[in-house]
Amino acid sequence: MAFVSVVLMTFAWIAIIYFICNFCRLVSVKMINTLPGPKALPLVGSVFYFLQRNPDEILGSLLKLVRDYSSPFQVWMGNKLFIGIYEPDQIKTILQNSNCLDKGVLYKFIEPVLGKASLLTAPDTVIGIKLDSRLDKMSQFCKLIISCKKSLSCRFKNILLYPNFIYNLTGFGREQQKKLNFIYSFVNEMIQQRQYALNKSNTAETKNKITHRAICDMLLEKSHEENFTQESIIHDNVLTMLVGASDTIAITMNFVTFMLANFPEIQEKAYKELLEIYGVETPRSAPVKYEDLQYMDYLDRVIKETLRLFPVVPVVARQLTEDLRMGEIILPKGADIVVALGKVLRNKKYWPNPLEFDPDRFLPERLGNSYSYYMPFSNGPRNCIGMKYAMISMKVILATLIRTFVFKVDKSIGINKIKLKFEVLLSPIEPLKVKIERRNFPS
Ligand code: HEM
Repeated sequence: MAFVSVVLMTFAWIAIIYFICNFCRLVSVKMINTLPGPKALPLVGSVFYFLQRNPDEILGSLLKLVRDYSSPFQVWMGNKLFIGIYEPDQIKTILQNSNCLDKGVLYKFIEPVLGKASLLTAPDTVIGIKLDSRLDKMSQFCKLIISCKKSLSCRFKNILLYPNFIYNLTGFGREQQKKLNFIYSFVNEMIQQRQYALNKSNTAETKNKITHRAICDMLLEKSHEENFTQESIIHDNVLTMLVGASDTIAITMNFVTFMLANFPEIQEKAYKELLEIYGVETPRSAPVKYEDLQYMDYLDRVIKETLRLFPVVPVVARQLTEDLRMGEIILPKGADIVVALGKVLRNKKYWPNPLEFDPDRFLPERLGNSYSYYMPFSNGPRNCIGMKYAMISMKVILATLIRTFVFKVDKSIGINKIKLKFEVLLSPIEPLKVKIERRNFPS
């Protein structure tokens, strides 16, 4: 009997919350009913639009919205209002506005994973720990991060799972919690080890062991200087950096190597540029020096062109903390703005022959005004904090790989044939396979 009352009470509360939220929704609808968008039914909004889709098809549905409706357009998911935009000037209005610094409900879903995989250079830079002895754990860490991200698309489709208190009660929520426990304890373990190494490095005999300062060191130092005891601040920042730095670079590297294999003449040009820098005497395994990077103009353009066609973060989001005027329209406070960065990067208005892989479009004399529409690292005060690090590390990796190996494909394919999916990050639906052969040095 008591159980039945609890269930009834729960339903009653949910109904009341829905009623209040729906009331708020109607108030905002008055402000925004001029925007185009898919048909929205009472209570559920346009949820049916996404219901039939599996995670691989979410990107397709978002692209369809972008094709069908002019920017800005509206999509109601239950009583949650999302506003999609894809015109560069509107994008900058949002991303550069100080009332749009909150990242919104989509980020809240993955916040536990992002720190309210992948490439293994990040732990060294972020925490200062080499992972040779912990590869198993690190690979499990990366797999869990990927699977937590996958669950975001499932949650986005199901409006009943939006409130955390409901989501946490479901099987998905409990499963996610288990994964998070592992992720958190792994990150904490690494931070503690770094703290231990730092403490020891103050003693004379181990002074030389710390070769460089990692981001974690700076956070730990700050925490001692300013006496903040909240370990979670360090933990969250370290986790955000690890997650931000891992898949993004790994996926982009995957696309770049495929583009090099798919366009052998471009690979050859990149190789020739490296030969001019290193000659044939320098061992291919010799570390790439920071000063060398400034001469890798062509490689820089190859990476930029790859990011234009395959922006690993094609969509970012912001929540409005105040009403915002955009031309004639007022976008209401509380709405989540979904910014389709990827759409701008393939728009023929700004990039002639957008589906052609042409690194030289980034030559200064050809670029003209287009660079102001180039935002794979986003824009404004909350753009990607790791942009420079990402470009540097990708050049270092590629400069080593291209000198040592040749990348090949059995049959080249057109860019439009590469089908993509979107699970927080953009990635290919089918694996992009390349053959790797050792390069012969010219005699
Ligand atoms: C190809 C590589 C990368 C790309 C394309 C990329 C792109 C982006 C984009 C588009 C955002 C969203 C910004 C926004 O919401 O407006 C972002 C956020 C972020 N990125 Fe990157 N990123 C890359 C690599 C990295 C690396 C290597 C790091 C760390 C060293 C990093 C750290 C971060 C962090 C911490 C944020 C969150 C910033 C915030 O919330 O204020 N990213 N990145």
